[in-house]
Amino acid sequence: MPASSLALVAFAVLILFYVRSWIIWNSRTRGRPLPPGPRGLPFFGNAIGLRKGRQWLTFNKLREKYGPILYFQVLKQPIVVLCSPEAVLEYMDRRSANTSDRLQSPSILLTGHDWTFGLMPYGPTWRQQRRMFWQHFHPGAIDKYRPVQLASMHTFLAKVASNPGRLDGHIQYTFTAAILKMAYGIDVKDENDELLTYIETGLQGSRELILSGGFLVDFIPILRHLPSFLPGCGFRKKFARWRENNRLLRAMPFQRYKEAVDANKTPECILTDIIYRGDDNSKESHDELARVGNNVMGTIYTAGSDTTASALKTFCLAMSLYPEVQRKAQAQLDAVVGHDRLPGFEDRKSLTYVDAILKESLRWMNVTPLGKAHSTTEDDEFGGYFIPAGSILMANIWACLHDPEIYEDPDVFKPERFIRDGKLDPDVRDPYDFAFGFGRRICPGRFFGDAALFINIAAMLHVFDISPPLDERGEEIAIEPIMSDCIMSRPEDSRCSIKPRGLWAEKLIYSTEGDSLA
Ligand code: HEM
Repeated sequence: MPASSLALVAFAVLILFYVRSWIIWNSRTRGRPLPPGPRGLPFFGNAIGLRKGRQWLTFNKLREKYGPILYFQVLKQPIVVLCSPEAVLEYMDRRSANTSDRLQSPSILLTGHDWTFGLMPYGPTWRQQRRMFWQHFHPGAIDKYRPVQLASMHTFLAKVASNPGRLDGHIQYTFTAAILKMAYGIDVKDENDELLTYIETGLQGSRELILSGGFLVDFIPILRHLPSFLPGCGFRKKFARWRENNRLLRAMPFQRYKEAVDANKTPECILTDIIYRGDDNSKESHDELARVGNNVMGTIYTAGSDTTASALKTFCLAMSLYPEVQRKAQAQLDAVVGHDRLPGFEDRKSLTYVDAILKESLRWMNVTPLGKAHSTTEDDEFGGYFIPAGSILMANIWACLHDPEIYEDPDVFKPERFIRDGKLDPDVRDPYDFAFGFGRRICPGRFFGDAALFINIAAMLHVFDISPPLDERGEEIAIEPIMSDCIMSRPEDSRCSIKPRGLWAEKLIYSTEGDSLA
């Protein structure tokens, strides 16, 4: 066939292809427009503009121009960003039957992160593991962890008092040690216990994966089949390392648990409940429950550790910047708890101001400014716009928690906004409506996380004075409260000075060390 005829055939095929796509697209949209948003480049879409820093601020600005439902496209991937409390709650909470999926990116699969239900697509496996998790973390179940949480808090106070400069490390250590005790019945020996290293190394890969916001291979999946020496394929070595560390994060605690079981010292813990307290006592059933249960336990670190740590750092930063808030909370603690004991969970109902500080910490610099992305299962309509199936859905949680219509002076740390007549004001929108996500994917660890934060915040306020950090000349270093530019955010700089409030406080801190986890 002559070249001109070949070109003609190719052109005709292209036209046919285009017409077919157009017909399919029209039958899907039925004339409904996509939501508005900035125009992208041909083929690449919004790939370049979307990678600009602190996207929650950019989206909030774009909302002024385009409204609360924004649309972007990166290559062929549609992305919808919801920017108002009404839009977020209406679509992601009330219509969660279609908005609870999560996109399985190639990077999640290649790094072996598909075992955790936090990243799984909506479906039966996710449902099974989430139900298993919930049985042990619903509001009626978490009180049994109070002794571990109190012991963990005591250890934390002693570690902070001995070495206040290592606050981040202390937070991480105490949280991980508490989870190992609850989940596997393991008592870690001390900070040098190799289990802590395996978990921390495993978490580092997960962190980088989550914080990266996506790799080139997520948008060009064919790269996964090319050798790692080619440009754009260097990710493969890194992925292999993360995959192995991720496996050890679950395998090593399980191995220690198994050693205890084999030595007829089966510990009282969540994993034992999962494996041995069911009706089916066959070996196959135990093996399968151990596999699934171990994945669920691993999810506690990956989903719960950095989130709780970030909220606690925000609290410390706020206290160093707002001394009058701290003094007010300490006055309440002195009146309710006194100087002879540490605060307990039973004090919470009388510690309204401490509770308000916790709410304000989760609002002021919220941990996940854009939540954790969901995706739609089927084509849908929202706000008069067409939302394609498989769209990535992002909630601008930061914008909801900084909406000046709801929270006056949103950038100021002001716990008083939640209080009326000495009680928590039910008319003020609770930051918990946003901070823990939405619909069927809402954080199932929120009651446990809330209890952990409450007890540590109350105890820190009770025994410590938290103030700005000092330089080598003893002068205060001015810290600007800035959120780090990540999907999982934390204060960029949360350095502070932490000192016991007096001899009575020191006595409390160290006299309780005997109850500690390590
Ligand atoms: C300050 C503490 C915490 C914050 C701010 C927080 C926030 C969140 C958010 C925003 C999500 C995503 C929800 C969504 O997709 O809409 C989430 C999911 C999740 N969180 Fe938390 N979280 C915290 C603590 C915890 C703790 C302590 C645990 C474990 C005990 C935990 C376990 C999980 C799990 C398993 C998921 C995945 C749920 C799913 O995909 O079905 N979180 N969390």
